[in-house]
Amino acid sequence: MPIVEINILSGFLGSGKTTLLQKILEKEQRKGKNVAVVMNEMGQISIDSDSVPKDMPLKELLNGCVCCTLSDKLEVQISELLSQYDLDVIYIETTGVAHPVEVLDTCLSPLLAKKVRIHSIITLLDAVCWMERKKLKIPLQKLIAEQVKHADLIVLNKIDCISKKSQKSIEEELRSINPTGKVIPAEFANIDINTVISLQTKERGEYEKVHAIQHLHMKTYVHTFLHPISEKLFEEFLRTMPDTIYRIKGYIRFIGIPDTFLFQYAYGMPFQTKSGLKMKNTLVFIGDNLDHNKLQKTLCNIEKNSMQLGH
Ligand SMILES: Nc1nc2c(ncn2[C@@H]2O[C@H](COP(=O)(O)OP(=O)(O)OP(=O)(O)O)[C@@H](O)[C@H]2O)c(=O)[nH]1
Repeated sequence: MPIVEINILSGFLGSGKTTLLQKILEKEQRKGKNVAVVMNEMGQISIDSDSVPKDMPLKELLNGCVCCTLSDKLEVQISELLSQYDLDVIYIETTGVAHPVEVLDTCLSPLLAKKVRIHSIITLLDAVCWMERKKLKIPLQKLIAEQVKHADLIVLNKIDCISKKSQKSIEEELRSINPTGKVIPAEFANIDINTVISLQTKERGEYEKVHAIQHLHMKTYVHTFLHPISEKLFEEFLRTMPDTIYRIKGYIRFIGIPDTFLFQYAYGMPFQTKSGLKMKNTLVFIGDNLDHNKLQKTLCNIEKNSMQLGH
């Protein structure tokens, strides 16, 4: 059986992994490669799976992080992909709080080791998050540094949000943490995809198998609105978001607007785009110490007040 390449997409919550994955998948399909994707998401529902072409084999690992609880399942899913499809390459998009080496460990399990080759670990780094990382809890700061340290390629993303001067100094910092990794600055993960495909496979020794950080145990909360809500009340709500909510994503509908929007929020920055899909009005929140009851109450109130406000 031919050896199947595995690429691991790592990077903290909202750093641009799915944005890059979409571009890579397009390119790989154009080249006629047989590609499969494994997506690991923190929430009980998957928002990002729509980014994968419908005809591409996709496995989802929901409601947990590979490095904490889902390692065995990842192994099984890769095995299934290998036995069910004739593949050239598998892309694994990890959750933002996964340690890339722990994902690598799983892929190098005795069951898989002879069938796959780890081609690359690609880490997406949100430039703003990096500059403001001291605001995060210490384990998260360490995790982001680990994601940088173990990467073959670091995509320094979101450089549209920082100055040229900051970009230069971040690039220097990254090189000091990971002297052998390639650093590419990018906006919306726009990089030459050939850089990814042509990365040289590193020999990965036992010494890299470390359990470097304590598990982070991020919490998630999933909320479904039954009706469209007021855009104004929703914007007001976003302005009250605590620093400990790192990521929100999902689908949302507003009163008076027929479209469904794909909604994204990372580090205080909301972003929404029209989605052609008719999805449930569901949002996934990811953060530290999420107060489920408070969030639920606030969001239910927004829905109730939206109906009274009517816009
Ligand atoms: N301003 C700006 N926004 C970006 C850039 N790249 C991605 N984004 C936006 O950042 C948000 C998160 O991007 P994703 O690609 O979903 O990030 P992710 O790492 O897959 O997110 P998780 O899977 O939740 O960890 C989206 O709203 C993107 O459109 C960039 O270079 N600049």
